[in-house]
Amino acid sequence: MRTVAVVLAGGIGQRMGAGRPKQFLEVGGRPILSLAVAAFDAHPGVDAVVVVMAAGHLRAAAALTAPYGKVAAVVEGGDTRTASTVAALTALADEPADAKVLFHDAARPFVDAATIDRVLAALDDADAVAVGVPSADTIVEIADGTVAAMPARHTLVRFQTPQGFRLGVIRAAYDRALADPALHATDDCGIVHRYLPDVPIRVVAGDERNLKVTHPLDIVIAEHLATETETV
Ligand SMILES: Nc1ccn([C@@H]2O[C@H](COP(=O)(O)OP(=O)(O)OP(=O)(O)O)[C@@H](O)[C@H]2O)c(=O)n1
Ligand SMILES: C[C@](O)(CO)[C@H](O)COP(=O)(O)O
Repeated sequence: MRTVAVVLAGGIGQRMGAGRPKQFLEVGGRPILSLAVAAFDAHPGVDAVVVVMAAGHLRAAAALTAPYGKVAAVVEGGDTRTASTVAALTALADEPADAKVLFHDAARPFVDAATIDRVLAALDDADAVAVGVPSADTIVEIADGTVAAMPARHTLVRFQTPQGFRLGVIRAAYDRALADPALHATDDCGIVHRYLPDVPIRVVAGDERNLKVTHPLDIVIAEHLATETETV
C-alpha cells in the first residue's frame, strides 16, 4: 500500500509579514520547511513526499528539500490552500485510488512520528482522518459582534494537520468541490465534510507542540519548542 505525504508550502505568510514566505524562516537554526519535510521523510510509513510551493520560490524549495530522499516532486501551488491541494492531487494523478495521502501544513514544523502513526493507523479502516486537540478556550460563534451560538466546549476540538485520506476519496470530494462556484474551505477535511457528507471523518489525537506558525509571536514559541525538542 502506497503512502504519500504532501507538504503544503504554497502560502506567502501575509500574517507573519516577514517579507518572504514564513516556511523559509529558521527555528532552532533550520528552515521551517525543512523541519516539516524531514518529519515525513524520516517516517518509515511514508513512501514519497510531494512539496507544493508558492510561485517564484520553487528553485529555493527544491534546493532546501534536496537532502530528503523521499521528495519526489516540488510543484507550484495556487492562490489558496485549496488550490494548492488541487495542484498536489494533479501531481498524484498516477497514484492508485487506495493510496494513503497525508496533507500537512509546511507551517507546522513540529509534527511528530506518533501523530503521523495515529493518522496512518486510522486510515486502515477510515477514508478520512483529522487530527484534533481540545480547546482550552471557550469558543463561540459570532454575528455582527454578538454571540450567535455557544457550542459546549467538550464537543469541540481544534484541527491540526496532517489530515489523511484514501486518495480516491479526496479526489472525489475535490471533483465535486471544483464544480461549486461558492467553494471556500480552510482545510481538506472541510472539503470531504461538505461535498461527501456520508464519509465519516475519524478524529485522532493531535499534539499541542504541532503548532501552526502563523503570527510573529508563533516564531518565539517555535524557537522555544525547537530548543526543547533538541534536548529531549
Ligand atoms: N495558497 C496557499 C496558501 C497556504 N498554503 C499552505 O497552507 C498552510 C497553512 O496556511 P497558512 O498558515 O495560512 O499560511 P500562509 O497562507 O502562508 O499564511 P497567511 O494566510 O498569513 O498568508 C501553510 O503551510 C501554507 O504554506 C498553500 O499551500 N497554498
Ligand atoms: C488546516 C488547518 O491547519 C487546520 O487547523 C488550518 O485550517 C489552516 O488554516 P490557514 O488559514 O490556511 O492557516
